[in-house]
Amino acid sequence: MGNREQVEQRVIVALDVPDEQAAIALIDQLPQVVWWKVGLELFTSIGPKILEVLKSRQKRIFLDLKFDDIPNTVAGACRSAATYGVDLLTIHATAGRDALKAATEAAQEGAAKAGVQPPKLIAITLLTSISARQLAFDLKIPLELPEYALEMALLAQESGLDGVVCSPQEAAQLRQTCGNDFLLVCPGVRPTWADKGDQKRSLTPAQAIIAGADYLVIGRPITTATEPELAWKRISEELTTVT
Ligand SMILES: O=C(O)c1cc(=O)[nH]c(=O)n1[C@@H]1O[C@H](COP(=O)(O)O)[C@@H](O)[C@H]1O
Repeated sequence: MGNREQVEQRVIVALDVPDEQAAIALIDQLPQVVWWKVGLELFTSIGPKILEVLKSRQKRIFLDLKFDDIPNTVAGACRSAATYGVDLLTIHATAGRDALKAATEAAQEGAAKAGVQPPKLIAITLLTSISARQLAFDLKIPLELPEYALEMALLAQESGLDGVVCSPQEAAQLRQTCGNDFLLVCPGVRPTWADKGDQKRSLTPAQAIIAGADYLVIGRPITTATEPELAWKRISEELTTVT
């Protein structure tokens, strides 16, 4: 049986709420949560002040702004984001090799200039809300989905990134190919008792860890539960059986 505290450090809770009041209420309701993910909804709503709220409570921060633009623009965004002293930062692998390399260098520069630790820069391989059918018929990608996800992960690795965001369904293959030092952060995690919602490629928390995920990103199964504390407890208990 895994140590409860060690297990809890591998779950990142997505703080997908509309405003500061809702964010603080949730953070304070779940004091055991070590990692919070600030994404597009909350950051667009209240900006970097949420990062101060989290830092003042000694939380670790995944700033998930999913940059996807030309190299000069993503580099500028990563340079700025790195000054916040966050732990993880995202960019889409589809921004391409030049953008990924420029982003990696810029994140280092931004952090050094601000005198903070650089974030681990991780690339989105393929959103967990996309199915194999959508990849083929809507996005017109002529590769099998696992192969496409692997190609995006290899592109990120070759470009000097620290890891990727991937579906837990692809974690085992990526772990085997990219090695143990490459971070695998997996959203699309669903306990058997939770709704899948818009997630198309999910596994349970225990399955995701067994597949090789370093971190699990879990939002609504916890944050919209009638009792978020109970949902968190059930997930940590499930994980202690496999770690
Ligand atoms: O970058 C992410 O974190 C991310 C990538 C991805 O492919 N799929 C995905 O769901 N996410 C994020 O992970 C979280 C999942 O939330 P739930 O579906 O509520 O558990 C959301 O905040 C998404 O923005």
